[in-house]
Amino acid sequence: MAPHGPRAPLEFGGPLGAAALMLLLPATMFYLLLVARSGPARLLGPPPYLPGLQALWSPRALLLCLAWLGLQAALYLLPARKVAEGQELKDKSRLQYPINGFQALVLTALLAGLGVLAGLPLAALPEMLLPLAFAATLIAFVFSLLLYLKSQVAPASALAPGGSSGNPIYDFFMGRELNPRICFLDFKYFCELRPGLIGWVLINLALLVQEAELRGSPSLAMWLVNGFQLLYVGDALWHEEAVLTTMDITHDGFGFMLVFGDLAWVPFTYSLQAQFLVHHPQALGLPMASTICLINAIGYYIFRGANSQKNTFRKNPSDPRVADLETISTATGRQLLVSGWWGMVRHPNYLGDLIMALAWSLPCGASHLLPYFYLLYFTSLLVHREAHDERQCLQKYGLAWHEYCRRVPYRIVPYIY
Ligand SMILES: NC(=O)C1=CN([C@@H]2O[C@H](COP(=O)(O)OP(=O)(O)OC[C@H]3O[C@@H](n4cnc5c(N)ncnc54)[C@H](OP(=O)(O)O)[C@@H]3O)[C@@H](O)[C@H]2O)C=CC1
Ligand SMILES: CC(C)CCC[C@@H](C)[C@H]1CC=C2C3=C(CC[C@@]21C)[C@@]1(C)CC[C@H](O)C[C@@H]1CC3
Repeated sequence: MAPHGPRAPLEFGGPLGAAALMLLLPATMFYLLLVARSGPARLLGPPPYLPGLQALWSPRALLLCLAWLGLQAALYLLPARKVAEGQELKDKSRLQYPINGFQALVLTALLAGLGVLAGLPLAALPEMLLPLAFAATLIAFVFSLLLYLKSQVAPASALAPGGSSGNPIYDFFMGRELNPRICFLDFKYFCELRPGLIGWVLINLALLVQEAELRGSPSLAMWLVNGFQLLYVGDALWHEEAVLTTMDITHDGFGFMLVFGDLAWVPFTYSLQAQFLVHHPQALGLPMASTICLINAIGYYIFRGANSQKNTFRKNPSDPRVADLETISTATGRQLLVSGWWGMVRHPNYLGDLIMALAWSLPCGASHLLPYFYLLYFTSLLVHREAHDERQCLQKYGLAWHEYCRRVPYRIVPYIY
């Protein structure tokens, strides 16, 4: 995630930082998987044990991961209700993307349902999380290497601004090519929304079924975590087109960071709360559950309201839903919203997302820090993302961005940050 320009400073401390993160990110994921099922479930402390290769490597897990990717790719290639155009590229062309992510979610749910009816042991999936995560990590390394090799023959106009430093380790990590694809299959767009996000809800569901088998029925806490996260994933796929304007798609290369993030980090660490609940049951009363639902609803209301307001405005500023909002003109011809959600803080969508992250952890109680890992990680991700976006917007909009910052002084949390 680096700003434009040939002399853009390297992110994450350059090649050394990138190399360290390539080890640290998978290590953190395995650590969390081990700790979630251990008795003390301590977020900070030594891992309960170090798994040997036989606990990590399983050809069956590798086959399952490849079959999952194949299934999601097949669903991606099915006829779509709409084909959307991406942002204009350097060579003035626009790529086409199928809008059928929600359809893929529904079809996957139907297939999973049929599988369970036919005797597929869904509750056995959580017992395979470690080898599955290992297989997903291997796939991420190999896939990133293939993407790196492919980028060597890509034209300069197809490269991302931040991933062509010339240092192979850094470029492998950040990704050189902006939109690597084979025909209609756009790898970055596909990976960002399908296998990881849908895999996350499938793992959650498997953990719910496992809990039901262990204790007779799923706990209220497990229902809440599953429901909230399904809503989040369903929302992302329903509003799939909006992802085409995110900086990951329009600006960042597709390298190890995003490949690993999409294929391994999201399904195996975002499901941490459900993993924790299977091994650390929590009693949750109705008043507390209702309060948590309210917090999630507030978070979702802000998140969806802010994202939809900006997307509607960017598509058509004269749309009656946004036409009355106050704006600032910029030298690029684009305008910035300074009222409505975007007049409250400069990243209201992040605020809503963080409130939801809190609601996903609260059902796990206050006895452990582990289920709050997502909230901590996500806060640092969004603070980093926000700073990155500010730099880009300052470059894009110059004085108008200064004016926006003067009018809307807080970044994410009103009166605090
Ligand atoms: N769960 C997860 O792991 C993650 C979730 N997310 C979520 O994904 C969503 C998308 O996030 P992200 O892509 O980071 O960023 P945003 O959707 O916030 O997009 C930022 C862009 O919005 C435009 N913009 C900024 N201010 C204004 C304004 N006042 N008026 C109009 N346009 C404005 C600018 O682009 P321009 O002017 O060029 O249109 C800016 O570059 C968020 O809801 C975020 O919370 C993101 C990352 C990870
Ligand atoms: C491995 C690293 C620590 C960081 C990896 C980051 C990725 C996991 C995230 C980068 C941007 C993302 C977005 C989403 C999921 C997480 C990643 C891939 C969404 C699809 C989540 C749902 C939202 O509605 C849209 C998000 C867009 C960005």
